[in-house]
This record gives sequence, structure tokens and C-alpha cells, in this order.
Amino acid sequence: MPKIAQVIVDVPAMQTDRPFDYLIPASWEAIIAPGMRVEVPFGSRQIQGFVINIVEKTAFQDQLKAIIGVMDLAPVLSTELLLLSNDMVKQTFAFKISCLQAMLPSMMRAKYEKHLTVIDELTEAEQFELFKGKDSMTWKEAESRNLLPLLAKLKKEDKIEISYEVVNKARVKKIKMVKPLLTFEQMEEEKEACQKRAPKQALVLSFLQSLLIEEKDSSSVALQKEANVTSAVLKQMAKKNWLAFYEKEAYRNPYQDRVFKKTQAMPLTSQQQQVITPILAAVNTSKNETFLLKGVTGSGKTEVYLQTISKVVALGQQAIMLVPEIALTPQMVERFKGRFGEAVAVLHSGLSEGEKYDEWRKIERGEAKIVVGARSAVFAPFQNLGVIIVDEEHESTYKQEDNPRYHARDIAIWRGQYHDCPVILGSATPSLESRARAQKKVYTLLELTERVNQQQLPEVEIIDMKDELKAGNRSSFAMSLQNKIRGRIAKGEQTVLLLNRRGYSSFIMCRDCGFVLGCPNCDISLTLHMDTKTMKCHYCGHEEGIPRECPSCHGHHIRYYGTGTQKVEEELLSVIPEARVIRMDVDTTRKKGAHEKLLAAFEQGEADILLGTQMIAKGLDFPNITLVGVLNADTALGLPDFRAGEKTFQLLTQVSGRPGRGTIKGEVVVQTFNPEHYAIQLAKEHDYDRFYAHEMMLRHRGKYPPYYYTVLITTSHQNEIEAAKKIQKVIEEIKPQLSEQTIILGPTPKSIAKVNNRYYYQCILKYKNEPNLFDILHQIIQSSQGEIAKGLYLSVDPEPLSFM
Ligand SMILES: Nc1ncnc2c1ncn2[C@@H]1O[C@H](COP(=O)(O)OP(=O)(O)OP(=O)(O)O)[C@@H](O)[C@H]1O
Ligand SMILES: [Zn+2]
Ligand SMILES: [Zn+2]
Repeated sequence: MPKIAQVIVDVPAMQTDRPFDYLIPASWEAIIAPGMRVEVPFGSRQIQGFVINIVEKTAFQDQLKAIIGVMDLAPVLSTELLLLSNDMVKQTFAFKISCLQAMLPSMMRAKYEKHLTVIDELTEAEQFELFKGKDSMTWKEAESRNLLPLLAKLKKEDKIEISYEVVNKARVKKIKMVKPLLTFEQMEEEKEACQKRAPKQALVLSFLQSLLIEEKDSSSVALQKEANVTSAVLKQMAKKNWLAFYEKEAYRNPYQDRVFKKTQAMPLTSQQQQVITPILAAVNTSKNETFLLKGVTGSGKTEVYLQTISKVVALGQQAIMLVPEIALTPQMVERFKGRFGEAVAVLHSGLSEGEKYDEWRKIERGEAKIVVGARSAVFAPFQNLGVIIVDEEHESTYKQEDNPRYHARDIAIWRGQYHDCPVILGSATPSLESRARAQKKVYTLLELTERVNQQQLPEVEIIDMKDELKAGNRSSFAMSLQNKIRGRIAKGEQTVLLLNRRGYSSFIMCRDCGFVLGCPNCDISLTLHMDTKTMKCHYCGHEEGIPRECPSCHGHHIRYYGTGTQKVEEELLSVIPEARVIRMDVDTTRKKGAHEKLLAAFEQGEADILLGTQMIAKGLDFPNITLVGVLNADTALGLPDFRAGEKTFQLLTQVSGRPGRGTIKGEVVVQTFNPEHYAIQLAKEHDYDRFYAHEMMLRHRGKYPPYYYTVLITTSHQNEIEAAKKIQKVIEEIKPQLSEQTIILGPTPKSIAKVNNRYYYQCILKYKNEPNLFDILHQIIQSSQGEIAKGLYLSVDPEPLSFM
């Protein structure tokens, strides 16, 4: 009886979002298993797919096509991850294929190569000149040889066809190794013989002798470097059978040249001891329990993580440590590599695709026991997890913004349940959702209220920028901040200046007629980028030059609004010309490794001031930073976002944790136009508990999370009326099926109603208990298939991060 594989194919579309059946050729029956990638025929194409199940028989057995290729020798997705993908589909409304792909390094995603294949007799000239005697060529080759017009003609005559083939991008890196073939004595002889006429070869022979003694091989490159010879010399010696080349599999290791100083577990403070006790109890008894570890900045949370992981590894289990992308600094990596060395795999977006793939393989093969990584590391292919830690659990980057819209915290909790292991959510400023769950005893609350060594939290001074304006100071820097910076420079201490970029951008406006340059495709003004001297749309990527005159009235009084980091840097240098400044923003950190380089330069004292956006708020732990200035604390407060207060509080608390980590007490200066705002006042007092109480009161009053769950439904269409009609229809369909208590906000056009020439409409559901809601929404998506195929876009985003 032939076996049949159920395959999820790599076509992210509504109509193909289900398993397809394929026959397993007899020769592969023993190999193919659920979780493996295969190549299958689909329509006229060959595409990649994931086997999710194997069955004996199906109804349409006779008409089935067979699997044509196997891309893995063992499953790349475990039973656990396949099971998880089912739940992800339900919770995120994404296609199954997108969920499966999200779990693997991008290098393992399918890549297709277009081929041109001969299907009918060609003339001799065509066969030999075009196809070089072969019967197919890649599209790329045809393109580079300028053959496409000729080939198009053959296509018309039905003599060739275009086909797609799956290419496995995931390539293992190989390095060329050298091994000696002679005995020590033979080499000694040859050395003497060639000393005069080929001294270089003699030198290589000496190195080979030492390799022989140490019983080691060397890479060809290393040997060339050591003996200072070219590869030609080695090739000559290989010809004489003195040495041989072979290939060895190697990992691309971004941390190859770094030496990590070994660190030991520190004796814990009594508070640390108190919080780690119940965690270790859960580890020891394989108990699934979610802990919320709330610890002020610098309270030694990381040491608690390290010692928990150490216990887990001692028990033969593995650990996942999630860190927000921007907090995954070299320092953070060093703390884990310093404690656990080679057992640590690191995954973050700064790595190349190949490096990520290699780190993933280290985990998969069991060589790494610990992964430290950003959001997607939550899918690390460990088989026996002992703990999952989500540091800075309040960070919004844990939720993926596009499909599949999963939240890494939810995935962590799911996997913790599957593996019967504890999950630790850590933060100095827990999200309201998590803090409220701890209140309800769904999570176990653990607190670290003091900094290690009783260091005090820094003083926070709030400056009302309205007063500065009244006093005639129009710059971005309050007088007292300027003086404090000068003081630090004089003492050789360092300052960090933070520009809050949320909800804010630089744009240009005509002073004569008020014209603002907008994007032709979207409802948004273009952002000024001085580095490329262009105006860019942050939504669709449209780019144009900076206008010299007003496109509307042709006047010449164009004004630049907003304060980008570049402009602030210029201004800073005009008030404090002696300052040495390092600027860190998207523009200066675009190149790979730039982020690390800038931080290292700052740590080594090459600058007095580090000026940057949000990305510098986290993870900076340099003892010489004694002053932090927040230039505009309140840009987020004006946004129509119910989390604006929470985000502002988190950001200010985070930066307030930076200065004064050494022996000198730190200071924070916060510039704002809303000095009385509770988020700013309570951040000044480092009072999370009062902030939590106040914010919960506001959320209760406004019927927002965590009191209510939320779902955002979006429609979009090139035709505005279609988008509006559809959202209305969706609401009419669900409304009768919902309880009285549920609130429907909208429909309304999105706050940016037109993006890339599509119109967006949305509505928000706020509900307390709707057990059928997700099923209803899945059904609506299903029944909208026809419209979706004709250009409608319909998306459902549970617990959206923003209502805009
Ligand atoms: N038990 C201990 N004894 C001595 N020093 C410690 C101890 N625990 C932690 N430290 C040190 O205290 C400093 C702050 O600790 P850590 O960075 O772990 O705090 P944190 O709570 O993770 O901080 P943040 O959330 O602000 O990054 C670090 O330099 C760390 O090495
Ligand atoms: Zn645009
Ligand atoms: Zn004008």
C-alpha cells in the first residue's frame, strides 16, 4: 500500500491554505517523515512544501501526483513545532505556510530558479549556440547572455518552456583544509633537499612537521598566512604528494575572533536568593509555572537568569533567553558567552543569513544548549527545554508586525506548557497585561526592589520647555542641560542624549502658503533625510529630491520642521563646540556591525556624548555614563494611542536606569512640554506601582486592555468604496453573534487612510468573553475568498499594538 504525504505548499494564498496529498515514491518511504521539506509538482510549477502528516490511503489516491524531491534528510520541524503551528494559525489568522516558515531560518525558505527547457526539436544552431548542447539553461544565464528575445521566439513556437525549480538556499560552509602526507623524517629529508631552490616550500614543510607532532590539520588559508606563501606553493606541494587538500564543514561564526572572559556565578544578594528559590524549585521538579520577575533597573535580574540557566544545563536540559533586538548588544552576548562559552548560540538580525542558519544548526544538533536571541529565537529547535526567559517582556518588538502576527511571549508560554518547564517574564516595567495577570495569580510575582550594592537610582530633573521658550531659549537644549553636559566634559565623564522618535518626523513646509510635501501614493507627509538629501515616504518607500521652491506657490521660503538626530547633532555642536559626539540612529547603523562599533568607540571614551534614538535606551551598562538627557519626553503623548502613557513611562524608566552604574551617582534630565503628566511625574519618582494603579484606573474607565481583549479588523482596496463597503459588511455579519457587552469601534478610515494607492478601513472590537469570536472571524475570512482573489485585503489582528 503506497503511503501518502499531506503537504503544506509554499503558496501563501487563501485557496491553497490547506494540506495537499502526494504519493510518496517507494524509494523514499523510509525517509520521508512529518516536518521535512519536500519538492512537489503544483499546477505547472515545482514548489517547496512541508510534510505535516503521513497517511495510508485517501479518496483520490489514483489521481495523486508524487513527491519529486526531498530537501532534508531528517525533519526540520519537530512534532512539537508542528503542533504549535496549528495553534498559531488559529490565534494569528495567518496562513499555515507562513507560520511554518516563521519557525525556520530564512535561508531554509524556498527559493525558486527559473529554467528554460527544450521540449521540441531545435535547429542545430539553436541547440548548440543557444543551449550549448544541453537541454536547459537557467533564466539568469539567458538574461546575462542577452538571449531572452531569441528565446521568447522559441517559446512562441512552443519549442521551449519555462519551469520553476526549487533551490535549497541553505548551504553549509566548507573550508579547504591541508593535511601532511609525509612522515616527519621524509619531510626532514625533503626540507634539506629544497632549502636552497625552494625555501618557501621548506618553510611550509616545517609548519607541516609541527602539525604532525600536534596531530592537527590546518586550513589552507591559515597555513598560507603562517608561512607567508601563496596558494600556488601549496598546490605545487600537493602535486608532489607531500600534502593533500580536503574540505571540512565549518560554521560561520560571527564571534570567531572574540575571546570571552570566563565569569563565575556571583554570590547572590538576599533578594536575588529569594526570587531564584521558587524558580529553581520549578526547574528541579519540571513544573510549568510562569513567573513575572519585576526588578528595578540594575537589580541583578540577569544574574538570576544566568544562574537559573546554569542549573537547567546541569540537569541536561536547554534554555531559551529572549532579549529585544535593540538590547542584544555585544555586552549582553558577552555576559552569556562569558558564563557558558561555546554552549551559547546567538540569533539576531545583525547576523548574515548564513550565520543565522549555522547558529540554528548548532541548536538543532544539540551542540548549543542555550540560545540568546530576539523574537524568532523562541522557535529554537530544542527537544528538552528547562526554562524560557523573556527579558524586557513589555517590549512591543516581541510582537511581529506582519504575518504571522505572533507574540513571542505567548509562544514562550505555550512551549513552557508543552515542555513542563518554568517561563520567566522579566522587566523593570512589566506590561499592564502581565502585571494584571500576576495580580490575578495566573503568574507568580517575584520582586527585586533594590539595586545590587544598594546603589541609588539617579535623580531625575524635569524641565518644562515652555519656560525655556519664555526665557528666549529656542534651542533643543535647556540651559541647565547644556551646563550639565559641559560639566561632564570637563570631568571626563560621559553623557547620553536621547531623542524620542515615536510619532514624530522631520518634514518641510512652505512658510508662504503652508504647503507640506506629501507622498503621491499615501496620505502622509514625506520625511526629510539629510544623509541621502532626499524626501522619503516611510510607508511605501517613495523617494524624491528636496524641493528648492514650493511646488504650490513657487515661493522660496521653505522651512524644515522637526528635529531629526542629524539636526540635533548640528545644534549640539553649535552650543557646545568642544563636544565629541557619536550619533546613533537608523542612518548611522545601517551597515552590518556599525551598531557594535559605535558602542565600542563610546565605551572606550572616544566621545563625550552618545546621541541617538530609542535604540540607545537599552542595555547600555557603562560605568562612565553619569548623565542622561531625554530631549523630548512627550512626543508620544499626543498620539491617539491608549498605550502612550505606558510607553512613555517605560522609556523614561529604562533610560533612568542607565547612568550611575559605576561608583558616581547618576543624573537624568527630562525635557518636556507636559511636566505634569502622570507618566512623567511617576517615572521621575521611579514609582512603578503607583503608575500601574493609575494606568489601570484609566484603562478600566476607557474599557481598554487588560480589562478588555481587543481585535483589529482591517480592509483595504484600491477602490475606496469597496474597502468601506466590506468593513461595513463584516460588522453587520458579526454584530448579531456577539454579546451585549462587546463594543465595536468604527468603522473608520485608518489614521493613514491611503498607503501605496490602497485605501484602508478598520474597526476595533473590545470584548470580555466571546468564546466563538475567533471561529466567526475565521469563517468570514473563508467566505471572503472570492473578493480576496479580486484584490480585496482583509486582515484580523488580535491584541493589536496600536489602534492607529
Ligand atoms: N549578586 C551580585 N553580586 C555582585 N554584583 C552583582 C550581583 N548581581 C548582579 N551584579 C552586578 O550588578 C550589575 C547590574 O546587574 P544586572 O545587569 O543583572 O541587572 P538587571 O536587573 O538585569 O539590569 P537592567 O534591567 O537595568 O539591565 C551588573 O554589573 C552585575 O554584574
Ligand atoms: Zn508613500
Ligand atoms: Zn508655497
